Order: sequence, then structure tokens, then C-alpha cells
Amino acid sequence: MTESETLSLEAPALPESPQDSALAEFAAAACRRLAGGILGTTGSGLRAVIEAEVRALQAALGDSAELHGVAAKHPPRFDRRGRVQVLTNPVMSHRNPLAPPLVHHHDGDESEFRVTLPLQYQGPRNSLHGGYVAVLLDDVLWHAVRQMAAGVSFTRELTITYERPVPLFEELRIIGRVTTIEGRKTFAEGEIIAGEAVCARARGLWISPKSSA
Ligand SMILES: CCCCCCCCCC(=O)SCCNC(=O)CCNC(=O)[C@H](O)C(C)(C)COP(=O)(O)OP(=O)(O)OC[C@H]1O[C@@H](n2cnc3c(N)ncnc32)[C@H](O)[C@@H]1OP(=O)(O)O
Repeated sequence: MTESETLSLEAPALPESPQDSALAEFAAAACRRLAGGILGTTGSGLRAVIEAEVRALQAALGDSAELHGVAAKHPPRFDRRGRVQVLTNPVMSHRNPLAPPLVHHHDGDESEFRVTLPLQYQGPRNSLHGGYVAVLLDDVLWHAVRQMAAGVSFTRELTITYERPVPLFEELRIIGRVTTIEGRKTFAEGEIIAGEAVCARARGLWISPKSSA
């Protein structure tokens, strides 16, 4: 995958400094903490969470020294016309508060995310929402496909089997691998593992449009 394939094409045309990029990721991290705190605290605890994040953001805005030495993990790229392009992906982007902080790596034909998910991803009590189970598996399988197949492919079919609840608050391994490539079609499968337990499985088909194959 090249980063430009996951960049927004609608990004703002204004220039952006490395400090702006670091500030954006700092603000995204504050938004994530706020989301968890707003859901997980009440009363004076809630007020304390909000106050702490507002103070941190004000400090970072007022004095870039607060961010001194902090490099953005996903700084924007610039297209040939000099326009800023921002990585927007709601699973991978450090700048998107919807995306949880995860570690991603490829090994051979496998792609893997490691992540611990907080309260804002909850469906059943203490468990991951089933729709987000599918989101994570879709994305990790897409990355496996991107490594192995020519061109950029899009999810055509995705089947999820929910074997047991996916826990929040503990590290998950989310794994995708390619099983078969037939021309423009790539079949892949994967799973979400907590501890030693497979909680959900996925299999699906990714197709590269004729123009990109
Ligand atoms: C820049 C990208 C950044 C991505 C970031 C990560 C994203 C994570 C992954 C995603 O979520 S992608 C977003 C969700 N997916 C989409 O929005 C895709 C919407 N669907 C499409 O755009 C088109 O359906 C698609 C490009 C996938 C395929 O269109 P085509 O017109 O090229 O497919 P076509 O109908 O010609 O089928 C191609 C071949 O597959 C076969 N086929 C289709 N469905 C099948 C099926 N279910 N099983 C087996 N074969 C199948 C079909 O018969 C045909 O076989 P032949 O080549 O032999 O004629």
C-alpha cells in the first residue's frame, strides 16, 4: 500500500507545518480520551476529565513547546499541485479520533493489528460492538490483500462469524491473510484473537476494478 491510496482527496488546500500535524494528532488523542471519559465517568469525575483535556489542548495551542519533539506519526503528504492530503482512515489514521491507537505490521502474506479497545467501542457490556468487529476485520484483510494483489482492491463480499464476544480493555490480535488470487479477485480470511481464544472470523472477496488491475 502506498499512503496516497488511503488519503482523502477532499483535504484542505492550506499549507500545514510539522507542528500543525503534531497538534492535530495531539488533539485527536485528546478527543479519544474525552470520548472514553465522557462515557466512563459521571459527576465530579466527568468534570475533571473534561477540564484536564481542555487544559491540555489550551496549553498545546498556546505554546507549541508543549509539543516540542513530538513528531506526527501520520504527517500529511502533498500532491503534485502542493495540496495537503490527510490520512483519514477510521481504523488506521492517528489523526482521526474514531481510529483507535493500534500497532500494524505485515509478515509474509499476513497483516496484523494489535489494539486494546476502550469504552467507546462497546456493544454488549464489556464487549466490542459487532459492527466494529467487521470494520477491523475488513481493514486488516484489505491490508493483507493490498500486500499480495496487484492494484487496489475493494471489498465485494465480507462474511463475519461471531464465535464469542470480543473483549474490550485487553489486547486483541486482528489478523488477515490472502488465501487465493484469481485475476482481479482476491480471497482472504482472518480472525480476532483475545488471549488464546478466536472470538470472530472473517472471509471475503476483494476485487480490483478493471482500470487499476
Ligand atoms: C484507496 C482505497 C483505500 C481503502 C482503505 C481500506 C478500506 C478497507 C476495505 C473497504 O472497506 S473498501 C470499501 C467498501 N467496498 C466498496 O465500496 C466496493 C463497492 N463495490 C464496487 O465498487 C465494485 O463492486 C467492485 C469494484 C468491488 C467490483 O466491481 P467490478 O464491476 O469490477 O466487479 P464485477 O461485477 O465485474 O466482478 C468482477 C469478477 O468477480 C466476480 N464476482 C463478483 N462477485 C463475486 C462473488 N461474490 N464471488 C465470486 N466471484 C464474484 C464476477 O463474476 C466477475 O468475474 P469475471 O471477471 O470472471 O467476470
